[in-house]
Amino acid sequence: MSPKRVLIVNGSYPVAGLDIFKKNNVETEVFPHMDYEQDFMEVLKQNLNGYDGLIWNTKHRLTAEILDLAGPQLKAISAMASGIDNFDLDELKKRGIPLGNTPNVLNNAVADIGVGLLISAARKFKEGVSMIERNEWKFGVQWILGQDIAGSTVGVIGLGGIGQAVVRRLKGFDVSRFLYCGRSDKPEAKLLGVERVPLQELLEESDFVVLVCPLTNETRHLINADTLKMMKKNAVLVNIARGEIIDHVALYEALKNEQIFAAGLDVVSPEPIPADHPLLALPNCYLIPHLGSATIETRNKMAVNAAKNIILAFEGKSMLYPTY
Ligand SMILES: O=C(O)C(=O)CO
Repeated sequence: MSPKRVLIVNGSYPVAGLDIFKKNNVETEVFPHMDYEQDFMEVLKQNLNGYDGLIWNTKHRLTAEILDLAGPQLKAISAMASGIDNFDLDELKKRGIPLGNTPNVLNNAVADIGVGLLISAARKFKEGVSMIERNEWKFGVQWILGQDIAGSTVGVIGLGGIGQAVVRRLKGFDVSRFLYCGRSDKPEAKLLGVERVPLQELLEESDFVVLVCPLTNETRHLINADTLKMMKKNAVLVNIARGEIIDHVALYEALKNEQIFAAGLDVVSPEPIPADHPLLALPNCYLIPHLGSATIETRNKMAVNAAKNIILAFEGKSMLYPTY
């Protein structure tokens, strides 16, 4: 029997993941283009056909068209991410093609970035760095004053694995109250001391609002002009989930008018964000380029688990992390 073949979409893949395929006698091809290139999808569509498995590590949507182009022999797909908002799940279910993802192993790395952004935005790192760069270091007792984490209320929207890891970290910062909202009651909340409240209450009472929920039809633009109005004037908004959860036009207005204190964003819409985007010009918007899971160790683990998802499906078994 000829070996199964897997196309790995988007530029490169950690050796740790490639080794798993090799050990299991699966041939791999790494599609050499990066998904921010203009003609990425066009070229990909011409090179998709004939593979038994796909690692879809790109923000571009995997649609029925892609599945048609890939061909009927396609037996398994894995994301190399926790979020699967870029997949047409209904279409995959209809065709019986299993989709895996790589949750859990990235919880700590993403939560670290969340806490980093929370501190950076609350303590005005961007403004401070820019003052140094402009030779305007003019210390005074009222200069570059931020917000305290100690004694604050932190609201987490989405208390999944990453949300829980954020709370665990912030427990060391003497936060006075943790709130969460989400689709369901989380049994872990009690142990962590996090109270479930409706969204409006969370927004009205939190000094820090951390977005850690998946992007769905319900959460798209969850943070908009109306919900931003519910937030406190001193509130810091952190997004480590998906850019589309925030209406960025409304966020720009809220930050510019100091309706909220600051935002720390690891994710935006679109990605990559154009360098002349108005949000980048705001001193109270601290933005980094989707670095959530970007550590060597975490990416290795994600690559290994995505490879295991595919191999298990080839063996007719349930994936390590099936999404449906
Ligand atoms: O895994 C994901 O979905 C991420 O975006 C990690 O940052």
